[in-house]
Amino acid sequence: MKRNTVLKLSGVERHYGQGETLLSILKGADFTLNSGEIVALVAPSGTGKSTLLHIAGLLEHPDGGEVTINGNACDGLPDDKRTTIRRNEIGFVYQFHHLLPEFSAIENIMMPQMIAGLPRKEAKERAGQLLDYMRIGHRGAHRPGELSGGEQQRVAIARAVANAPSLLLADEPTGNLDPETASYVFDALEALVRQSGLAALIATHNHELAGRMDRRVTIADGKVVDF
Ligand SMILES: Nc1ncnc2c1ncn2[C@@H]1O[C@H](COP(=O)(O)OP(=O)(O)OP(=O)(O)O)[C@@H](O)[C@H]1O
Repeated sequence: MKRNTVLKLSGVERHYGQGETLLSILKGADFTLNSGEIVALVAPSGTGKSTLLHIAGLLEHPDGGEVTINGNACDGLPDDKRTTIRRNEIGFVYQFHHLLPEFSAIENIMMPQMIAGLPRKEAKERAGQLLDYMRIGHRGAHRPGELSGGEQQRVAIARAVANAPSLLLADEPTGNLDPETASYVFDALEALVRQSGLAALIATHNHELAGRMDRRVTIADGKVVDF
């Protein structure tokens, strides 16, 4: 499979507060992620993993440097263009699934597709395929509250990739699960990434899962480094 650069961070800076409360979290961070690559972001609490993911996912602006997604330099773009790139190119998975509780699993996966303008029938077909792929095809009619934690996370992963993004950003996607379920959910995530050629950056405290990814990076002194 031909690999291309999906995400590029160049000299990214992020500071919070000022004066005595100034906190420099990212100090010229560089990072490149290619299609088909799964990278673990493993770093101690408070070093800036979520900050980095928010900046990479265009949810926050950096204070300096540049975020490039599929060749588009994003920081000078107006908000509506950033929203379009975020909606079309990026899928997010969080530690807590954030599924809509009043909708069924399949409806949760259909939602982003319908927001993007796909007809209901097609959205439902794709959502069904994704549920099958995540091995929970038989639970599509159930609401999140009726599913186990691992099943909820698999629905959240299916929802994140529903619009066929090129970049998947995950913040502790298995952090809320026991080790066995975490491993099972990661299997499903990995299969999906491998099959679709997505680029994935996954923040995790789980060293066993990190060991299964293609590459491991950490944040040290405000920079992204391999380890
Ligand atoms: N809006 C904010 N104002 C001030 N400080 C902030 C703000 N957001 C984050 N921080 C601080 O920046 C640092 C990095 O936060 P971040 O959430 O990115 O860390 P993390 O590595 O994801 O941590 P964890 O593993 O605990 O989730 C923390 O010390 C946090 O308190």
